[in-house]
Amino acid sequence: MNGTAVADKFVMKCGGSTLAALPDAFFEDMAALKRRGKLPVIVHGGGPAISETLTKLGIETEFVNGLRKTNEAVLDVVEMVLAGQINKLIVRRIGHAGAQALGLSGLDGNLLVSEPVDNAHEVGLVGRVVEVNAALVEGVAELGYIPVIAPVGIGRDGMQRYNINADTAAGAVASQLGTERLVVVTDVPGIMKTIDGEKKVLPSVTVAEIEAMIAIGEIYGGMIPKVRAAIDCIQGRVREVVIVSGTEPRILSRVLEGEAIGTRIVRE
Ligand SMILES: Nc1ncnc2c1ncn2[C@@H]1O[C@H](COP(=O)(O)OP(=O)(O)O)[C@@H](O)[C@H]1O
Ligand SMILES: CC(=O)N[C@@H](CCC(=O)OP(=O)(O)O)C(=O)O
Repeated sequence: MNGTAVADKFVMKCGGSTLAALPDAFFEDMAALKRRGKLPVIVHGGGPAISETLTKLGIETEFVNGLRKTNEAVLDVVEMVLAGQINKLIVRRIGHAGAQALGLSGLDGNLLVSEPVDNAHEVGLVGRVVEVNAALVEGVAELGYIPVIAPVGIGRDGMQRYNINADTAAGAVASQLGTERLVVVTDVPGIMKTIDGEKKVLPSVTVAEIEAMIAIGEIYGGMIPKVRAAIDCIQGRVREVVIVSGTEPRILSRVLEGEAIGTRIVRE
């Protein structure tokens, strides 16, 4: 046990798009934050690694609006890659940076209780989170460990697994823990929009602007579950969702210090 007092928590979603590019300094910044009493609860993705392994195994993969079509064979790979390979890599990288982490998947301790998404007829065994075992996350945090969560959900029957998009899972964890902030770390510096022929990062966006950008295809693919999760979260206790690039120096500290970086999605 590390004996750390309960820290000021925030949820951080770390996308598979950026994991390999994250420098040691990113995790050192995280460890420094934790020493200063700010504790990240991490939910991670790993979409590209899942796709790579599926391809190696000759299993076809397809996305519908940013969600992977999932059957039991795909779930075996999702669980192996997310809860095994990626989760443990993040735990090691945090340990190497001088903090301690504890890896969990959504199945462990009924952490992410899930139900099929509304369009399950299109995407198969993809879930939405209906309950988060917040007490388990709090307990891990109280012991002084950074919780690192792989987004595999468990049905109410305690048996059926669901593939949960990592942005959706992070939004649910932030909402149900009641954290003020969700930081989404990805491979782009924020939500981009073409203005006068030039691609620019939007410093902030409203729900109405997001809907308009989706409608005209300016927000597409993997950005869709991010903004949808953000919209869901800010209806509740989460005050803001910030989308940032993981390769910016000291990005987590800068976001927590309130620097205007990336894109903020806030209540209107
Ligand atoms: N308006 C937009 N601004 C920035 N990126 C966008 C936008 N619309 C779609 N994207 C895409 O979303 C991607 C990030 O989502 P994704 O690849 O799923 O990342 P992650 O693994 O971090 O969740 C970007 O690399 C970009 O291709
Ligand atoms: C349902 C669904 O699409 N699940 C995702 C889970 C991983 C994920 O979301 O990873 P990123 O954050 O890197 O995109 C998948 O199978 O790829």
